[in-house]
Amino acid sequence: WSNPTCAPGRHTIVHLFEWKRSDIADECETFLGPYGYCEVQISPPNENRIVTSPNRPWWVRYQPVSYKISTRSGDENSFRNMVERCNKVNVRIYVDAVVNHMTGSGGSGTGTGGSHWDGGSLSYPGVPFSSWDFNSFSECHSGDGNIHNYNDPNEVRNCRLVSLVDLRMSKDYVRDKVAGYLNHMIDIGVAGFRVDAAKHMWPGDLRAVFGRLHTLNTKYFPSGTQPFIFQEVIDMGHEAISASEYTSFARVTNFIYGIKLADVFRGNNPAKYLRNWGEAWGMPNTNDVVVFIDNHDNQRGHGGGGGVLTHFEHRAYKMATEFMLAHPYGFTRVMSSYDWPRNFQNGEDKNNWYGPPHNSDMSIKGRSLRSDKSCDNGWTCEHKWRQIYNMVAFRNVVMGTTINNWWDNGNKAIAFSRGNKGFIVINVDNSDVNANLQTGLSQGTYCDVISGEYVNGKCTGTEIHVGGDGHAHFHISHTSEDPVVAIHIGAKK
Ligand SMILES: O=C(/C=C/c1ccc(O)c(O)c1)N[C@@H](Cc1ccc(O)cc1)C(=O)NCCCOc1c(-c2ccc(O)c(O)c2)oc2cc(O)cc(O)c2c1=O
Ligand SMILES: [Ca+2]
Repeated sequence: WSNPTCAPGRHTIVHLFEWKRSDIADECETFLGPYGYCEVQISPPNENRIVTSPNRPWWVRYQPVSYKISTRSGDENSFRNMVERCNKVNVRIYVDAVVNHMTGSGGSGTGTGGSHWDGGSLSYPGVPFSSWDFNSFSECHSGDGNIHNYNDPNEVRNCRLVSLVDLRMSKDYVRDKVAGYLNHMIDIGVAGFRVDAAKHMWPGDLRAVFGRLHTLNTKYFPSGTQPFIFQEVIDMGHEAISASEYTSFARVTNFIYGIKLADVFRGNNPAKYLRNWGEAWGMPNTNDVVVFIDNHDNQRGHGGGGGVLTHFEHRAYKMATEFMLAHPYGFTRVMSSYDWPRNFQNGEDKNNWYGPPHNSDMSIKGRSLRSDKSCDNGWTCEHKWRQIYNMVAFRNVVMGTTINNWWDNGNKAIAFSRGNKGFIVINVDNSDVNANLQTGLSQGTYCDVISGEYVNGKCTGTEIHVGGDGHAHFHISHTSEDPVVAIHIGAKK
């Protein structure tokens, strides 16, 4: 389950966080297909709890009420339509699967699909799950049933994460219900899953569930294709549970990645140290990880250690994303967010619960599009920033090559080529780069895909002239909004 199920020549995930299914289908056809994205990670499609205080927070999508496909993003019909239209333009769908728990233990009510639930009596008739389908004091010995000690692997798996009622995944019935939910979506045409809160489930239980999964729908995939699975394991290296417990049968999210790159691209740790970026930095094998600069949780300053770069720090964010997409390590994921009015009170953003842009009836606003194709209505759409989508194409062009011709200025300016197919120079320093560098590319005129792009045989941004000896001259001002130059053989005059 570790192999991405991308269509040929595509190598990057975009997380369209909280997007409506109808918008995703349209985005596949008008942007993601044409611009070479591999697939879309979508917000949990299953019925979730409704919380109105605070008003429809984003994290309520991570409190399942049932496995019916019915949320504010759309119902089963719009889900089916999205999967079909995206697959038709070679863009896959990965589902965010929340299967460690149901809702919080206090309270009761009706979910987004109309199912009743009661956390106190552990009653979820929409599945159905009843009290014997949940871990209790026979499995959890923490006293109050919640996780307190993250250094006790039993407690982390068998007790309640922030009071969310914990499914008894050791039980056949529960495994069948979870596998049934995932298989329903595989049969519709879904290509894989992000397993939420995987750290809170035993690897053996997860493996047992994955073993029950169908192969992918032959309407879109070669027969016998296994779903791609990556597991959310927030492992910063200090807890008892490590990502390596999960990588023998599927991929994991790499949370160290974004923290380390934030340090480099804020200028704290000199970029020259990125020369051995990858496993040498204490990270899992490149084939075992999904990598990203930020995610839906840590862009709000908590969960995976906060402190990561986000679209709010756009200059450093673009540089880190450009580096991520140019470097061979890991399977890359680009975050696509919505804006919210951050309100920091002694270090904490009091508005970090904000849900997606919404209308007065609390329905989610469409992303709509401005004349320049950028998103409106409060959607950030980082995946449509020229510097980012052009580097998604760069990654597609250079895939399969290694790093060559590494250069650095002894401090915070670096450059490297990818085989004879691409070359990038990044200036994080507080002085200009003015250098003649070996690009590893054949002679010719290349378009810098950061300052512009290659359109109708012309460069709309800077042109780079590579000589017969592979050298080219680069002048990169340290005060530029985008102090990066990237060229590749797919954007050559
Ligand atoms: O901030 C949040 C939600 C965060 C969150 C949601 C989904 C994720 O995939 C995620 O990584 C984090 N939730 C808010 C509000 C909240 C929600 C439910 C609840 O019962 C209590 C409070 C919050 O303040 N949460 C406490 C800190 C974040 O603690 C959470 C973690 C989490 C954080 C760090 C870790 O190292 C770790 O192993 C787990 O994972 C979740 C997974 C979920 O599926 C649902 C959750 O509520 C949570 C979750 O609360
Ligand atoms: Ca658990």
